[in-house]
Amino acid sequence: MPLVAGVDSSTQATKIVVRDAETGELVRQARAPHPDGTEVDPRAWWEALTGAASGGLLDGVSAIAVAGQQHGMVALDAEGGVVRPALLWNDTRSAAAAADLTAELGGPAAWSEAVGLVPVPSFTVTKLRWLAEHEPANAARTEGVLLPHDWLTQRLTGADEAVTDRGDASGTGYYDPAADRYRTDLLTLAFGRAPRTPRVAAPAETVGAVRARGLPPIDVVAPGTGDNMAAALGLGAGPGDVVVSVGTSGTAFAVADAPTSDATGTVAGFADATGRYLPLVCTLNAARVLNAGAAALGVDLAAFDRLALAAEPGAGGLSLLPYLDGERTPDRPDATGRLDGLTRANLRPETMARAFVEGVLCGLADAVDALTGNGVPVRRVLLIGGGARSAAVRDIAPRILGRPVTVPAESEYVADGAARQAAWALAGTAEPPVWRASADTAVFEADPTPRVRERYAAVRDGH
Ligand SMILES: Nc1ncnc2c1ncn2[C@@H]1O[C@H](COP(=O)(O)OP(=O)(O)O)[C@@H](O)[C@H]1O
Ligand SMILES: O=C(CO)[C@@H](O)[C@H](O)COP(=O)(O)O
Repeated sequence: MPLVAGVDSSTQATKIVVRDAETGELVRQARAPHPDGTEVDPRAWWEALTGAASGGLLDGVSAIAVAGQQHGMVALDAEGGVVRPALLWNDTRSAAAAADLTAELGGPAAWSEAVGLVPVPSFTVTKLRWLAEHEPANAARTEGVLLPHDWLTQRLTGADEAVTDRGDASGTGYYDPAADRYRTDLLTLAFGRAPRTPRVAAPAETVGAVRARGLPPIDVVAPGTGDNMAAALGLGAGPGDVVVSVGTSGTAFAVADAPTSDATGTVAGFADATGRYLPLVCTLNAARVLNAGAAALGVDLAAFDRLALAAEPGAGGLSLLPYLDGERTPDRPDATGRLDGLTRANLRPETMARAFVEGVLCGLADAVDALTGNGVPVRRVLLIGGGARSAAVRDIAPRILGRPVTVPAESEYVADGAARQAAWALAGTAEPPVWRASADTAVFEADPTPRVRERYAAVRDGH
């Protein structure tokens, strides 16, 4: 029974699963938290990974892969040392750089045609421009640039050559997933010169072996990928499946056979981890809005759920625009949240909690609409991420999304996808191994509440 490990190094934590390579059965798992903040020293992710792996978690493992939060800028000097803390996907300081870069290439359509996305502060390319403009001494020392999962993979293997995969590379803004090549011209446009970029490995290539101090030797390291790409692989998402993830970010995405190019910038035309594509919409405000709502009401998440479920659909007329951390979709990096429609009658914990849940889900319903507007078919909506554990999110999601919502068995799907990629590399087969899906899937259905979305849209659009 060979074992494989999958690592999810996402925004708030590292999670590791160890699974049977042939059946996919979960053998053991562990997690360790990351520091808070939108810039983080990558060494904290390594400490979290090795911390979670301590106590023999990886003993007997034959293959491993790392999936990571997308887009983060890890700038490296000539010796491979970290130049400054990594700027994460949810850091909005490069908003002006994003606007400048968009204009310099000739507008949003020029970018979406070139690399399948339009610059917003999340994307690595805008962070490099920010670095060049605001920290010239650090920029001058920057010889290479990696994404979080690339950096962790290189630490695992200790190899001189850094590698990435097509999925994560497609979120940089200087990789064209349709042509499968770096756009060094865009890297130069952003940074004034082109720092070294990692080699793009094939989906199930063995890129090295683990020989890092403090970890057991593991003979096969797979290329890894971005966290959303890994979730798609972990779920085995197929045609017609739209995945909605309520994690630190809110995302809606689907696996597609052809690249997408949305000149509005709403849908990012990423690549997936298997050689296909992953059109994706991402919001900055998801599970942590629920955390903030619960904290403001002085209750834990379970009590917050009970409050939200005790209120009527529509929260007595309250609407939350959940832009607590600025927003990426729509592109409003400096936005703040808004609670609209307050009356003496609805100023109650129950309606407030419900408005928070409905507000987050309205942002995700807009994301699903953007996908369908770009030709993505929806036969099934799969709800995952930490927020999918919320009873209120599960109950209210079908009302706001206007469709039944499937909640797969609780699992760390990003880490699962990384583990499945590791098993694929280990097997050396043309396709990833087929793992048995858990039967614990639940389908949530309810009458849609379009009025809630109409009121949300009015607040979102300032009417
Ligand atoms: N029952 C729940 N209700 C609401 N939010 C939850 C619940 N359980 C976990 N979360 C939240 O989910 C988030 C973590 O989700 P996850 O998908 O693991 O995020 P990430 O991958 O970005 O680190 C945290 O903000 C956590 O508080
Ligand atoms: O920026 C994106 C997608 O484009 C985010 O989805 C990040 O990849 C972070 O993911 P989580 O930590 O929320 O899983």
